[in-house]
Amino acid sequence: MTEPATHINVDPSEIEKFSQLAHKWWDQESEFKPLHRINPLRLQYIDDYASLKGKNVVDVGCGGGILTEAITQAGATTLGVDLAEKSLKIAQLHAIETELQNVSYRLVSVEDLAAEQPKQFDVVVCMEMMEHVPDPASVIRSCAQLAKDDGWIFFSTINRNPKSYFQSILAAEYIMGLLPRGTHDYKKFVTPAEMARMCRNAGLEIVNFTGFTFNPLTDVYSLCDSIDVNYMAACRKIQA
Ligand SMILES: C[S@@+](CC[C@H](N)C(=O)[O-])C[C@H]1O[C@@H](n2cnc3c(N)ncnc32)[C@H](O)[C@@H]1O
Repeated sequence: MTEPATHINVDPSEIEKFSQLAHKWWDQESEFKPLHRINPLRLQYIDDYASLKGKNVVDVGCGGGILTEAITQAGATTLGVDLAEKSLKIAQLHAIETELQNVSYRLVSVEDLAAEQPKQFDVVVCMEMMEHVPDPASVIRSCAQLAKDDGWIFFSTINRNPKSYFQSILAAEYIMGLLPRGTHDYKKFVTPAEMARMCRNAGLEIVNFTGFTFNPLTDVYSLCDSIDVNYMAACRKIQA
């Protein structure tokens, strides 16, 4: 599993945070419950644009493989990459338990993978990861490099404004306890305008923004037009 890392775009405290929780990745009632709950929504979103069956996909910042497995079950061949070794071990074990073929995992940064395998993937997904790294523009550039010229690239993150501070940090971490305190750093949230600029600079155009909404009364997540808080972007390469 161990590969030499030549990159610097990583915050070791973030990796440690996720490593501490690694044994809980597949516990649907754990700190990862929100990711399990939004998983069918984001899978459908990706599949609607990119038709996953038969595609070669990389899942950047894959964690324990919640989305990686779902993408593979939809018919893709999927590589999950992360820098938290414990999470990758859990992902590999879970794939063995579920007897899932066509999925593999590697401890490698997105920057190093992009240098090694440019334009190799039909679909690149990078969900809930860029708000945990020092340089999200580098992640976006690398994801763009990994995609084939006609490929699809998907990102998700959290907007930065008073509403997102209230919902994602105060409510989720302190009032409702959906996430451990300290999961998110408000300063690292990414506005849609910032994402659009970083995508343009990486040669990507954003085809669609879609938001997530959570109703605490019904405990139901759904997709919505508002991108005030959690949102996804579907991108393509800008053709010369
Ligand atoms: C909130 S989790 C999201 C996991 C998965 N993408 C999902 O949405 O289900 C964030 C993930 O990003 C990973 N991560 C943080 N910094 C990273 C980096 N510099 N390179 C790769 N992965 C990183 C963490 O280890 C963790 O697995």
